[in-house]
Amino acid sequence: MSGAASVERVKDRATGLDKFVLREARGSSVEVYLYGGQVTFWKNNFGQQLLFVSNKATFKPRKAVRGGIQICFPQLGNHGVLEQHGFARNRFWSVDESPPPFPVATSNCHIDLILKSSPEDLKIWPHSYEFRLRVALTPRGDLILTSRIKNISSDSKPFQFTFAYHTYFSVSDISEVRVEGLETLDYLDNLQSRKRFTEQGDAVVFESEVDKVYLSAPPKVVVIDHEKKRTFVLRKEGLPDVVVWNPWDKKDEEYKSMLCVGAAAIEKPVTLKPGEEWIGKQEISAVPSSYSSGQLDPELIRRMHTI
Ligand SMILES: O=P(O)(O)OC[C@H]1O[C@@H](O)[C@H](O)[C@@H](O)[C@@H]1O
Repeated sequence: MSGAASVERVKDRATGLDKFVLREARGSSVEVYLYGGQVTFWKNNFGQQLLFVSNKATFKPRKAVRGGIQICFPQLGNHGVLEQHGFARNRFWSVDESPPPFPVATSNCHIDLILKSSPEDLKIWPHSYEFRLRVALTPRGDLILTSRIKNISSDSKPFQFTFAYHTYFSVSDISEVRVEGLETLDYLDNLQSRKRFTEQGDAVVFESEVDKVYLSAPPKVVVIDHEKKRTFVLRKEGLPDVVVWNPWDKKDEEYKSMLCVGAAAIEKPVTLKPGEEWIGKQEISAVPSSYSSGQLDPELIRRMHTI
């Protein structure tokens, strides 16, 4: 561990659940629960929470925690035989004490978690897997989630899954936010029975409920929050699609200060043969921005090129 970075296991007083707190020397921090392998807090160097967690979020197993970054596996949405967004977000994960060598760069300040097929889950999803999740915080406060999923079946059967990092960003006001990087892409509209359309605007903006899956998106997508003068830069690897969801007035008013944008693999489910491993990575940065007349500020341009 470099400098004053630390990783601490604590029992959350309010929820009674075990979580890990990752802290970096310059002040940024992350909280990740064993329940769901779910990141609930991601704070910048000034202690500002960058993720949305609903005021009504219950931390009561087996309900999903509403907010943060949900791990949706082995199914996204309700298109399949499993519960909405799969079961991984409703299970207790364990600490992965001795993970195999890590194939991609992350950061020294990290925690490794693991979820394995339980006898109970094998009844609803009859596939043996190991799901390793590394949650890492970089010295400058970027949050990197890396998932490694391996088929460990002893038979010769492959399995398939869909996946998403269902990431609830905290925003000032959804109507002041735009998402860039998805323009001209095809998307599946969950509000229209998953029909396929092509994005027409020069950015995604929000004037009503949005629930879409953008297909084969570029490796970098940005969420620009004019009012907060903050831009989230999301980079992804191994995850072709991007989920964009805001319920507008279908849920509480508080959801107007939330935008869910997350890297995903949905249109083409991932297939793993026994012994095969899949890797999907999402890296997010929060940078100060001023965005007017199409001009990004120099700091953002610098960060976007160096990330
Ligand atoms: O309430 P949940 O199960 O966490 O899901 C939240 C939303 O997640 C989105 O990905 C779905 O497309 C929405 O339909 C759903 O409402």
